Amino acid sequence: MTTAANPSVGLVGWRGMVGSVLMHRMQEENDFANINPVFFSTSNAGGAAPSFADGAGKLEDAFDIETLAKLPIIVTAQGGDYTKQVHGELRRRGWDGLWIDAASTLRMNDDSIIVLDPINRDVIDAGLSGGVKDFIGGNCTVSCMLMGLGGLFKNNLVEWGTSMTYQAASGGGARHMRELLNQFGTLNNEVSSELEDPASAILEIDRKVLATQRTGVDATQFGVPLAGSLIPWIDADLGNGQSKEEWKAGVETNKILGTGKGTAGKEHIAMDGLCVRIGAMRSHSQALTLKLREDLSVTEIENLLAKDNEWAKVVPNTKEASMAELTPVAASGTLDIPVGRIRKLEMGPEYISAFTVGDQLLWGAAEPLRRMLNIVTGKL
Ligand SMILES: NC(=O)C1=CN([C@@H]2O[C@H](COP(=O)(O)OP(=O)(O)OC[C@H]3O[C@@H](n4cnc5c(N)ncnc54)[C@H](OP(=O)(O)O)[C@@H]3O)[C@@H](O)[C@H]2O)C=CC1
Ligand SMILES: N[C@@H](CC(=O)OP(=O)(O)O)C(=O)O
Repeated sequence: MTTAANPSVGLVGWRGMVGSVLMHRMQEENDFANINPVFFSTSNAGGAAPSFADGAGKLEDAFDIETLAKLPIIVTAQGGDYTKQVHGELRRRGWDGLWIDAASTLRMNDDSIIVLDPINRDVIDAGLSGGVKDFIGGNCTVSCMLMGLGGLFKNNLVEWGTSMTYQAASGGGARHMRELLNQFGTLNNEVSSELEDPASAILEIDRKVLATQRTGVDATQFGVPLAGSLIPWIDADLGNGQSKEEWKAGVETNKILGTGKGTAGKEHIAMDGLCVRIGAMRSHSQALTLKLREDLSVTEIENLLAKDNEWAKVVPNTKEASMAELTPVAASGTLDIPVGRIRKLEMGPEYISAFTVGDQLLWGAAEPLRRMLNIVTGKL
């Protein structure tokens, strides 16, 4: 299904962190040539539209249901509270436009599709033909994992998997990234004179750093210090020992793949693990253990991963390549999803390890939305 040429598209949340990455990518790919953008604001209705959008009018009020309802497509990265407040009201009033959203609010609804088209274009196309109207970006960790390991998941080769994550500060939002950097700065200031003196005692430096972490750093956003530490819990406590972020790994992976439907080759894939926040800036990493359905050689696995999509980049399982290419510093700001550390585990020939990294603001948030818009406008 494609819409009329140059449809009007409402853009909400365009100046936030995810929205800014989306706008940047849309400019890079000349996507504005295919749409008539209408910019909305929750805080500055009547203000000027962004300067990169030539000819766009004033900012519209993002809570004005009448104005929103005139649009055939709305793309939002404004957040879950906004979605809760506006989406239901629009639908209640009979709006049947396409809603493309970064927030998790609608993801697991029966009548929504989680979009990650290099992995589930078939599901998206079937949804569009079948009248689905809500297309939601997936959880960043899940999307990045599937982009790296699509060659195994799409070929029904994974029986179960467990992922141990190393998630960046950006997953919490812009203020969390600032807080992390301020914490690093506070710790450094505390011991800067000792660091300048090569003869100073490292255990004394360590003692001062620890004392500052325990009492002297601002941890308003994260709740506890992250710099020089980690936080082994992300998102809500579901009350059964599992965090909501961990729950998403299982339910979203299966929803994206369309597995668990009881048809041959579409069996449910058990995915579970622990999600951990670390002091990286904007790329999420994860270490996976996968039980495959077949005893494939490492070369066969690497070939499947490399040819699945143009962004999965297989990194040879060597120390040099892993250190240079398989890190948040290497992946951030790029669409590449490096995937490496692939080897057979002691547990048996079907058990493998893998490690993958992805920019959680690109494939983890903005890029699937941008591409969904292009699918709808017929560009993709
Ligand atoms: N952060 C992440 O990793 C991910 C986030 N998401 C989803 O995207 C949503 C938005 O996240 P994120 O982009 O981090 O949120 P932000 O807080 O960066 O932006 C959200 C909105 O806050 C308003 N805002 C207020 N002050 C500022 C400011 N100084 N600079 C920019 N915007 C400001 C803007 O709305 P207005 O212009 O109307 O004032 C903006 O659209 C999340 O709630 C989540 O649902 C999804 C995947 C990953
Ligand atoms: N929960 C993710 C970020 C995020 O926004 O996830 P979701 O889109 O599933 O709410 C993180 O903290 O790293």
